[in-house]
Amino acid sequence: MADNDNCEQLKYFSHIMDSVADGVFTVDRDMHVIAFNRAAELMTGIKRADAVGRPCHEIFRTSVCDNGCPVREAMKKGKPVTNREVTIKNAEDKLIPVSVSASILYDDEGNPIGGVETLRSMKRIYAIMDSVADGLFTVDEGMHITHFNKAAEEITGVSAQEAIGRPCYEIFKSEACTGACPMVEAIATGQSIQREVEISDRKGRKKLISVSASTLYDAAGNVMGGVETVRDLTPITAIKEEIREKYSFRSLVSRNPAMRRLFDVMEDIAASNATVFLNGESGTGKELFARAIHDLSPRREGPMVIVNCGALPETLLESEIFGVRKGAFTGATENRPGRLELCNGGTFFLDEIGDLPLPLQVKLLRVLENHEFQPLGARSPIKADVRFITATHRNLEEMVAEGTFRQDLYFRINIVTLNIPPLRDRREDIPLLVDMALQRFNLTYNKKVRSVSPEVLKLLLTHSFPGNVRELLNLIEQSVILCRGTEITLDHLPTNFLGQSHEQAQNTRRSGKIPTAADLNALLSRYSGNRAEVARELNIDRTTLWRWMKRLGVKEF
Ligand SMILES: Nc1ncnc2c1ncn2[C@@H]1O[C@H](COP(=O)(O)OP(=O)(O)OP(=O)(O)O)[C@@H](O)[C@H]1O
Repeated sequence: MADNDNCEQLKYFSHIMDSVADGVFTVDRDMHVIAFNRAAELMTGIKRADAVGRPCHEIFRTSVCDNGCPVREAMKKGKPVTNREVTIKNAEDKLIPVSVSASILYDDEGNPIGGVETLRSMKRIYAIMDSVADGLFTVDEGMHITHFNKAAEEITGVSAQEAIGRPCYEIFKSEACTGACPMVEAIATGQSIQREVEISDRKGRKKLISVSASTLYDAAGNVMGGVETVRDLTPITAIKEEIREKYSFRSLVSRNPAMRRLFDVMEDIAASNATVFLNGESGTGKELFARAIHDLSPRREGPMVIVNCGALPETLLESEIFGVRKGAFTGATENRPGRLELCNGGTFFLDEIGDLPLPLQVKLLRVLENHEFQPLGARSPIKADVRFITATHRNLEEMVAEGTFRQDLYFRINIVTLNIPPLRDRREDIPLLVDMALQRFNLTYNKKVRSVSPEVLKLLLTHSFPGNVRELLNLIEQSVILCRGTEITLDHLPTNFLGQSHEQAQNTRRSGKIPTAADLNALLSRYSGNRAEVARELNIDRTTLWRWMKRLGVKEF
């Protein structure tokens, strides 16, 4: 009777197990399968009769069977293990993601006699993960991959089948894996970590990816691993490159309409042999323009000689430009050719022509008019086969009016004039120049800086840049040197720059004067066009700000 009862009970429990939707199986102390329900059969494709009596690791073949088996862990700790994500293999060797919970089985005396494990299919949630456009993978606490979605397969070129169960560093092969691993940091700090890292895909191609790593917790709040989303930045880098190429002219970059108009006429100007006058603040790229004209001109095979008129005292400058003949003065013991002579057949770039002393202005005028010059102490003139390009940051018209610059020389040099706008009037160039500078200084300093943070960009877009492009490039160079990672943040900017930027806004406010259009534009851009905030910053009401904007022709942001 009792045997019959037991038999009935077993049948009864067997029915219960088979009607449970999760896979359930039990093992003895040696990990041999004792019971195996219908859902476990469906999940694994293994019949109950084939499973019972075999060691469970032969059936499930998971990455944790050897190390990290949930049933063994439950037995060792004396308490259940819940919601552990593992990937089992079915009879056809397909990977099946499941969430596992394991508990201990006791006999009537309370002695452990084995374990029971439930397997809940994660297919649905993993199907959702697979439909995410970004790469996404999960790891257990030992950094073994437990899930690897379709986009992660595409980015790395490694299939989920190969990746699952392997340590993530073997798949991503990034320098970050041995140094600043975002996943390790996320798990250690409990914070979400965003970073750009370079990985090698299956074919060894380097790829820049942006990752975001977070910790995974089980229902009881215990750390069970990590999850990382991965975005391939290669297309963005390619687009950036394309944009830069599109807006490049020789080594000059700009997307500003006024600058683009200059680029458009450069080839014609270069071909003309006409004297060119470059007018623009210091650091706006005058020398680069001069080089571009020379490189595009028929004189490109000849020399390009540069003389900075502000760099030398008058007497030295004169002998430097025109040369000296032996005996011209005491100490002139031999013939020394001037830069003009050395420039024969090339382009002569006179920088800072506004600093040229009046007596030399007369001599230069003669060269421009007669195409010949006389070295100091020479008896006869020499032919000057040079093309002149001059430049200054000064206002030559004002100097002519003051009498410090000769009007006839001004007319002579001012045949073709290129006015180069200051950087504050073409802020749209700032991101482009930043990208160019990052690429340049990464090469110089062997760094991997890819971007500046949004806060830094905002600050750069609102700074007035009195030193123009040169100042911007210096700033990026200093920041790249200080930056160990891939992004320049406020911490990498020199403190004097941070101070200046703050002061700029304060000065506008304190002066009580109507700010310039450039200042208003800068403030509007800093506050993303929020007029109320700009008005607060300037300590004025919104109507006054509106009036100023109208008067200065400042458009809404
Ligand atoms: N549009 C630009 N694109 C790329 N680089 C630029 C651009 N403008 C300027 N630069 C860079 O900025 C720096 C300063 O430029 P450059 O020396 O030509 O300026 P400048 O106007 O001649 O200055 P200065 O009047 O002080 O001699 C250089 O490193 C130059 O390569």
